[in-house]
Amino acid sequence: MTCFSFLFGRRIDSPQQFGVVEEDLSHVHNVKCYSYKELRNATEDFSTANKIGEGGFGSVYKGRLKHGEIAAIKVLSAESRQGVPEFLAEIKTMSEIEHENLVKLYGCCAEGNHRILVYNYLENNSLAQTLLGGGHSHINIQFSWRTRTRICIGVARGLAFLHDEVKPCIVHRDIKASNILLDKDLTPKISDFGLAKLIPDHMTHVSTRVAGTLGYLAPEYAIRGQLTRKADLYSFGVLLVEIVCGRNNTNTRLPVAEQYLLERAWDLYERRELVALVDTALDGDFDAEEACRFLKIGLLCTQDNPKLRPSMSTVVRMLTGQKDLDESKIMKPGLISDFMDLKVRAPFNTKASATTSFNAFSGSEMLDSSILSSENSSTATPTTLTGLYGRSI
Ligand SMILES: Nc1ncnc2c1ncn2[C@@H]1O[C@H](COP(=O)(O)OP(=O)(O)OP(=O)(O)O)[C@@H](O)[C@H]1O
Repeated sequence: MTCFSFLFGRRIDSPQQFGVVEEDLSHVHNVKCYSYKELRNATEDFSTANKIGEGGFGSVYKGRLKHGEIAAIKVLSAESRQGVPEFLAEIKTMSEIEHENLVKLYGCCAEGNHRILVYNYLENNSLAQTLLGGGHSHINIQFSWRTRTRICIGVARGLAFLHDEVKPCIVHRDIKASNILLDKDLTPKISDFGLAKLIPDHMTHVSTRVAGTLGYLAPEYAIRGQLTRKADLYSFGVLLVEIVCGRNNTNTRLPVAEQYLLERAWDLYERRELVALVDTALDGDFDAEEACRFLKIGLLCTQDNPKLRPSMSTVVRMLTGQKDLDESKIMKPGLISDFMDLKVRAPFNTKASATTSFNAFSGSEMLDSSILSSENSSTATPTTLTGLYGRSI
């Protein structure tokens, strides 16, 4: 009996479910199983003082493991949208891959009702809390232009690895600032593989229930549920523009014309004034040609037609200057709001204001199948979406 089947054997009541889980994890050898007691000790009984974050799936604690390693311990909440399938997916995906720009999974705990993932702890938090956090983080990092380019290229390399080197390729599905963590040297690490999907080589796309975060979701994926690597390209493009500009893709406190970063970028690109979008916190201390190139690559990645978006490996070569950017290929970014004038009557979560348009949610608003089910892609029309939003309120 493997370590996993033992642990899962205790938590899964139904023999049928147990069989599935046991079979699912019988091939996973590279991750360690922790007892609940060890993780409770590591986090001083999951004390508030050790809590370092909260996501859609549960709380994250900093803890010291038995042998002294510091870990980030992610406790999935019972009502978490990350159910057993996503939990297993994350373990299986993460146990088989290793890259400098991906967070390392140490192991997991699945005792009783507990579902816990244990990761390498990253000292400098996420891009959402530091660069885009508006000074709310206790960590004060100066993101120089050089640091930003390293972060963009690091994330691009991590994604290129998932897309082009791992077989079958992995689509992350939730690339966003809060899923980019920074280590002590500010090396970026992509985290949160709970939504990752494997796409076999022979398939052009998989139709899937939509999950991800508004503002970063590719239109074809959000609307038709069609998932290809190009959905990650779109999210990466949004993130790239955010890093250069030092602001969130959506900020409803700004004047209307400036609220949506991609719209603003396109507008300035057309007027040949892209440089005006670069973060003013840099005080002009940046390479203007390079910054505009990064923004144009962001626009290239967020085009409406997924086929026109480059591959992640090409993006790495463009970011590093090994490949020229063909400006004639840049078209207006695809925005979900252009597909429909989708109005939400009230927030389905706490932050969006009433009658907010679809792309007006802040970065942390997540979509999942309970809100937007597109499994049967041909029937997922805008009307369906509006209906579902209506119902979820
Ligand atoms: N390995 C880690 N090292 C250090 N901090 C971490 C680590 N993993 C997560 N965190 C912190 O915990 C926060 C919550 O992470 P989590 O992945 O649960 O949710 P999220 O990505 O912020 O949101 P969502 O679940 O809605 O996508 C992160 O933003 C980060 O601040």
